[in-house]
Amino acid sequence: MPLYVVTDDRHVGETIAVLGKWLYRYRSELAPFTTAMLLTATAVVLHPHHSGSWPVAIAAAMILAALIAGGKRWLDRTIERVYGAAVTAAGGVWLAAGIAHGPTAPPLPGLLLLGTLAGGAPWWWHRRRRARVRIERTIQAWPDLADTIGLTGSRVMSAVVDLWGWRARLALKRGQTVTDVIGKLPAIESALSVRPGSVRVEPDPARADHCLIHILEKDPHARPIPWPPPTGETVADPVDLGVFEDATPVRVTLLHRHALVAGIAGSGKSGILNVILAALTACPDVVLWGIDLKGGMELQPWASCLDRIATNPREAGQLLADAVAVLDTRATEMTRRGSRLWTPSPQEPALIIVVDEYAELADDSPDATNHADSIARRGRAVAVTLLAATQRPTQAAMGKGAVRSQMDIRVCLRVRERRDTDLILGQGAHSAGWHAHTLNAPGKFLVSAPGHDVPRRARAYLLTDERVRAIARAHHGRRPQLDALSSDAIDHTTEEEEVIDAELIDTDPEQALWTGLLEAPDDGLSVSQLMKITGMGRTWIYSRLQQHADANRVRQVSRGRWRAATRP
Ligand SMILES: Nc1ncnc2c1ncn2[C@@H]1O[C@H](COP(=O)(O)OP(=O)(O)OP(=O)(O)O)[C@@H](O)[C@H]1O
Repeated sequence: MPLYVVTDDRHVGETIAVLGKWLYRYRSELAPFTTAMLLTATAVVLHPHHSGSWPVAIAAAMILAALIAGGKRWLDRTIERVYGAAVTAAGGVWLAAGIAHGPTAPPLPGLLLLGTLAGGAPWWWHRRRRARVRIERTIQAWPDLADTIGLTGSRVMSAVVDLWGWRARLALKRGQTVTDVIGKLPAIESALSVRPGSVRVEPDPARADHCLIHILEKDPHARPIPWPPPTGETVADPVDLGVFEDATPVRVTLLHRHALVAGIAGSGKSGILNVILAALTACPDVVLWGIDLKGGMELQPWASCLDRIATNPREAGQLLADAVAVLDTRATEMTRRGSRLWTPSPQEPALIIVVDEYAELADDSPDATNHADSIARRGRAVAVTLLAATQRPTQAAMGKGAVRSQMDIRVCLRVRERRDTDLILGQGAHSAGWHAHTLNAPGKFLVSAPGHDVPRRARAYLLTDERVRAIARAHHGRRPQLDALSSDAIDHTTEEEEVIDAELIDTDPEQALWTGLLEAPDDGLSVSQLMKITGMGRTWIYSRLQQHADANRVRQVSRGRWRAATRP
């Protein structure tokens, strides 16, 4: 606020009042000069008649400095306590000299000026002080700002400075709700003169006429967040996806739940799938199947940890049909056992089907979407669930509708249009403050899931490609197999597999595998065929193929088809 001193003011009182207000407004910035003036005034008063009292000034200053240095209750940061103690001690020494020799005796005036500037610099620079001052001014100005914004009658009840900016509790006028505040977000940002997209509003769970606003002066998610190794040991443990802006972790439990990850191209869907797969592949009680209609590009790094992978519409249809068969068998078994929920264990693992680009599945394989619908509706209790990622979660793309509405966990990355938020998170999400179109970097997301029902921004952990490969290598030997009941429910027999030469079957699986690879046709053998020849599971086959491939003994002729590198 500029200071106007009107020189032809006939009422001197008015000028003094304006000056007084200005001094009061800038009292924090002027504090170093105020302190210097107080020291000078004290020296002026005491020097003429009490010049021998200087030791008292030194002693008082040292006691005060010691109290500040040890006063963790008032000043929590060491650097602040050191500054307070140093300034107090230096001021005390100057005051003692001023009392003894007079404040104008050289070099005291020069020292005072230098000390004020040197001691003032950290004070003027201090971020928390500046933020506190800004908040005080905002609180004072709030009634006017509220009028401008259209929230007349609201008031700031309390405010605190935090690491990233400041947060305040707002009391609303009767009849106003948090939705009114969310609707005014751009106006609030303009009124507070802050960066667009830097104000967050959250409802107060205890009061409909209160809300919390958070002003982020710095973006806590400006940099990618490295992935911390997961702590979960079973699929029942929550998976950490990333961190919220207040640094708390985003945790979701996938067991008995379907999950949808949606956002535009490049928003970070594969990144989130990687974080989830890195956690799930470490759990010995979940079998993972994958559908990747981008030719296996996205799920390829995890292939050795996936019990099964489908890369074309036909395989995808078969995979989902088999998952429905598993689901039905488990449902019957649970009725027999009299239980309501399939509790996964390494012997009876959960089955999670990861679908990358669900919309492609709906386009290319309408039959497959019928099976997906069935899994979405009935799969939870028997622990056969979907984890689907998509760019386009439209009604048409999400099949008959059951899939999207059955998704209990919805991770919404950046979307292009506001209405896409409603498509992903449900009708009315945008007006309730879920503003996914404002997410401004890959990996930033909003999550709606049990326990996460307010719009809080988060950023996913970032896993590099190298890290993904290392995790897949570390986990692939520990992957479980489906239980006998579930695998019996799957009809493995396909036309392709029937043409296998019976002579290839050998009693030693290692030998059988090698013979099969040596005698494989030019277009190689599929993993399912190798499973049939050896009688071993998919994980075993992948681990042996990996060993052979590392030693350059085998080569992948096309996606999922192998033969020996050199023929006899
Ligand atoms: N959590 C994250 N933190 C920082 N950067 C990220 C994060 N997630 C993704 N990215 C960056 O964004 C880029 C695109 O991410 P990703 O491939 O996951 O997007 P996508 O939504 O799967 O895209 P598409 O739909 O084209 O496959 C990546 O190259 C990566 O560098």
